[in-house]
Amino acid sequence: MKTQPSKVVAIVPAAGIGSRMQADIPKQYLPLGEQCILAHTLDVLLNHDKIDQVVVALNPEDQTFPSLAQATHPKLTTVVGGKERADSVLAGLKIADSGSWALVHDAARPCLKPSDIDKLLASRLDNPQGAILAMPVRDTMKRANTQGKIGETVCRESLWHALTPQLFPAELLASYLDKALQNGVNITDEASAMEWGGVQPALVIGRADNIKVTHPDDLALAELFLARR
Ligand SMILES: Nc1ccn([C@@H]2O[C@H](COP(=O)(O)OP(=O)(O)OP(=O)(O)O)[C@@H](O)[C@H]2O)c(=O)n1
Ligand SMILES: C[C@](O)(CO)[C@H](O)COP(=O)(O)O
Repeated sequence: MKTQPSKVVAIVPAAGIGSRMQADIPKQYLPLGEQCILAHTLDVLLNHDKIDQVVVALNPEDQTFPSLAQATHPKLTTVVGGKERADSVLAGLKIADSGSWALVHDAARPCLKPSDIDKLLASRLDNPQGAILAMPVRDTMKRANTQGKIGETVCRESLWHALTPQLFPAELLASYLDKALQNGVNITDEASAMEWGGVQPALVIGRADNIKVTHPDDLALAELFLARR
């Protein structure tokens, strides 16, 4: 009987360039109140008592990270990220103890609340193969046609927005992620690699304010949500 992973290692993909943000610096270093987006994200993870280690995947060109106060935190390690988000996550997984849980969280989601981390970690008991924070879709969903008009209305009955953190046994996730990437599978979140491996991760309802800062107008929203800590 395989023993359950014990340690929790947070893996933070932070090697992106934030092209959709149209800023002159990578979006994870854009200011949000008193500190940058990445600093806020790291604070939530580093200060959580059930997270044993934080591994940050950085862009090889990144010369900003060492200036962050969080850079010297004893729980924190860095790795060099990869071409895509999934490659960066895999780089982080490679240094995580195989007997640990990998809690993968986007650097670009600074509004994560500790209570959502608690909820996700609590799901381990009933879901030994992992779970993700997610939010049921609230709006009517449309699929556009090639003319940019409404092609069809998509049934929203069981549609969810996948959020992060996403929590999986590190060894299993590393194995499926590595194989999926080698097979050219389009992996945009950790759950899609696990699903490719035949796993059906659980869905844990997460907060709507756990937004991913992607476009310029997300910044004001993130500031508002951070102020509501
Ligand atoms: N090669 C990459 C690409 C993305 N990320 C990280 O994955 C997270 C989610 O990705 P996204 O929001 O798409 O960030 P970017 O790729 O930077 O944005 P864009 O797609 O607009 O360039 C971000 O924290 C980003 O830094 C990463 O670690 N390595
Ligand atoms: C992982 C994720 O945040 C789940 O919604 C999302 O897939 C990241 O997508 P991105 O295009 O890499 O930002």
